[in-house]
Amino acid sequence: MTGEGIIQIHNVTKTYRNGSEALVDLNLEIQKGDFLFVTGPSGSGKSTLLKLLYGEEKPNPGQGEVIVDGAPMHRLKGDRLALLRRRLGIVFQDYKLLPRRTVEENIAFVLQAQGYTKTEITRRMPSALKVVGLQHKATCFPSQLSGGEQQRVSIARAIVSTPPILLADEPTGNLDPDNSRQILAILRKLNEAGMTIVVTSHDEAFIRSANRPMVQIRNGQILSGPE
Ligand SMILES: Nc1ncnc2c1ncn2[C@@H]1O[C@H](COP(=O)(O)OP(=O)(O)OP(=O)(O)O)[C@@H](O)[C@H]1O
Repeated sequence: MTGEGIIQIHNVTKTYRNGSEALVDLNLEIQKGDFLFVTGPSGSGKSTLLKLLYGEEKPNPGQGEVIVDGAPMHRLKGDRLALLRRRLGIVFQDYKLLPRRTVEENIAFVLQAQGYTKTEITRRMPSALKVVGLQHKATCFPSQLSGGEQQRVSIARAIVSTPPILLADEPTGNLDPDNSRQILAILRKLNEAGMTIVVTSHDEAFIRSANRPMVQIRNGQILSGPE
């Protein structure tokens, strides 16, 4: 450990209230510009790991530190947490799009919430749509899109504010191999442009085909990697 990673997880143990030990004394450091896969079977702790990175969950009191882009996520709450989250793009397996908003409204919504001006939102929209190849779907509603397209909208929404870090929790979990490859190609492009990317997936064959560093988690501990 050099202690200089853009993401640092130090000796983190996370036990849920019902007694589930999701992570046990886990250490992981991710450098700026890395593209890392986190894999492991269902229940191994992948989602919990990402939740700690975006502050949705905290380690047990006194049991570990989570530093993201210099901020102590294990301690941040309220407005300070909300501010730091703006520096993270987050993508979920189930897309989490607003059904009554169009593609561009879904993407604009995040920027509006962050206080961007209309002019700035209009300026950013075309490149966000272009990265995911959906310029022609800007005025469609989510129900008019395929699963793969919906996931691409959720990626556009995550990166429209150009965050330095993108976290994706099972982004291809609901997609067929073709769509999964498209998502992977987009993530690669974002990584080549300098974004640090962390992706969870239980699909080891898919990860191996991606040929990227990966860590394996079992029972809340790192079994191997990054390798
Ligand atoms: N909110 C919660 N309350 C109680 N236990 C939880 C909670 N979330 C997760 N767990 C438990 O913590 C452990 C790790 O869960 P986690 O969701 O992090 O695993 P995962 O590897 O992401 O699994 P999957 O691939 O199925 O999403 C599991 O035993 C799970 O049952």
